Amino acid sequence: MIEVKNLRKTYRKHGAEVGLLGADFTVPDGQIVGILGENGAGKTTLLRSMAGLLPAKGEALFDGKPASAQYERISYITGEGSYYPTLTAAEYGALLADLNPSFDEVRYKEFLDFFSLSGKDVIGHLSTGQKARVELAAGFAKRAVYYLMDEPFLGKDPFTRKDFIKLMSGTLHGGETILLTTHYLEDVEHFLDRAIIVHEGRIAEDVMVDELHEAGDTLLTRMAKACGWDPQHYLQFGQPNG
Ligand SMILES: Nc1ncnc2c1ncn2[C@@H]1O[C@H](COP(=O)(O)OP(=O)(O)OP(=O)(O)O)[C@@H](O)[C@H]1O
Repeated sequence: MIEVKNLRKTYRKHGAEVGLLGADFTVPDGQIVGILGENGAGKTTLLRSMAGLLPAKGEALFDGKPASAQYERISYITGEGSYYPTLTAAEYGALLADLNPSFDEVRYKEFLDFFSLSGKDVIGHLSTGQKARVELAAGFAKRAVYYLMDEPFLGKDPFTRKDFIKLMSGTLHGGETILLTTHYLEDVEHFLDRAIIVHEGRIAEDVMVDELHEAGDTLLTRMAKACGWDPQHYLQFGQPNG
């Protein structure tokens, strides 16, 4: 179980506080949770704070302990790509296996094959989407209990996104817990169990996706309501204020 208690990481911007202004929620084992929201809402700040990658106030506990006490059980995957551009994909896998006993090199190779990548590919010479595929392969080759994924679909074509969701559904045991941020709402509409919508640094809505569908909403319409999005907003462009 994940317990997030008054988690807070703020930055000063133009005299105001931004970032994550305070989050409280729990996630039972096996749940797949989408962290949704507009650009700058605080989604990455939330995930990075939970993963112990940012010094934050409050607590994020995984089975009672912070991520920093059990990195081998938590996989943090970002769509931003690898920080080791000079390594080949195979060398990167070997490095991760050295660093982490729960890293499964065979599984990593299977994911690389699935994504049509070779172990000989130099990471820095790959396209944006291909680099992100290497990160996904690495993140899922780590046999973790908790997967925190920050926009795992970034730069991926629609076929890869759909394949990856099916692959995730097929390879998980059911006990793993996934939190993922994404703007590709249609792709995850039937994959998520629950949606946590972040707006201006706070949780604006926390809803089971089945309930949202029963109420006649989609992730997009519910997010628009939670964020107060006005479809006519663009009409104000260039208009004098007041
Ligand atoms: N290192 C930093 N220094 C100052 N401000 C920051 C820093 N990191 C994030 N912020 C600010 O915190 C707010 C939340 O950023 P965050 O990256 O969490 O948003 P996000 O919801 O992940 O957005 P996106 O969908 O665009 O990725 C933004 O206003 C951002 O400018």
